[in-house]
Amino acid sequence: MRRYLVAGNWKMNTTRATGEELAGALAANASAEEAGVEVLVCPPFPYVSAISEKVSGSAVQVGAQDVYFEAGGAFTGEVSVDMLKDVGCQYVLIGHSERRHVMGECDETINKKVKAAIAGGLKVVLCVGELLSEREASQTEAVLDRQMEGGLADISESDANHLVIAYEPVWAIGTGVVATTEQAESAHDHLRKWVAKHYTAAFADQIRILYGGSVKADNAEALLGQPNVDGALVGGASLKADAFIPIIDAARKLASA
Ligand SMILES: O=C[C@H](O)COP(=O)(O)O
Repeated sequence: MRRYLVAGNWKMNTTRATGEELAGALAANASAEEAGVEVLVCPPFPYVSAISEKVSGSAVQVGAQDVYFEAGGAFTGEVSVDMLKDVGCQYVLIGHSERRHVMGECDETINKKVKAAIAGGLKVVLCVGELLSEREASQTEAVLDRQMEGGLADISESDANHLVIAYEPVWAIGTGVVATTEQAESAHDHLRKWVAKHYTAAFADQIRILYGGSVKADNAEALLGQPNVDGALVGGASLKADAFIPIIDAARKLASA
């Protein structure tokens, strides 16, 4: 059985103090490792170190929101895989829609980042998802195929073992317009079939596929209850403990059912 992953992407939010307070509440809530659920927070770069210390000794893991593919050198503004590991990251988000559509990141760059992160020992959450215009033009599956092919080019199955996929329809991110359970399940099923076709059926059965886009306490259980939805990548609702913990609780409930 796949273990749920509930991840909070804080984006460019929190102060050091509010981030530490939030992390402290999550650490208290997830004080011990749980069989069915894994919890992850992805703070802004400047706070990663402080948040790692705050959750140390709890079951909460820490990830970064991006990484650069070079190991070091003259790359102003960028951070390397080793730097992230040095400050306590186990995971990194790569290819988030805001990186793709606001910062203009392309699949080739995303692929380099995925390779560097896995080679350096980080687990990767690769984000994919279509724009509203692409969904309306019935291109959702073609867009997902293109992003998977580009992002995972020349990545072996043993490397892909360190990978989680996050399906995040761009039109659902930060809008309050959540995908229906049918829309989410259909996209996740398509992504799992893509993995089966490009790797193996056994591997496709194991890989976790998260849903992201306006996940809240009141829709989490229905989304996470879909057969191919293995967790959530949560933005806005991950910024307050009393909004995020009920989403973790929904995963706990389903995992123990
Ligand atoms: O990474 C998280 C997603 O972009 C979802 O954000 P949201 O929960 O605020 O819609």
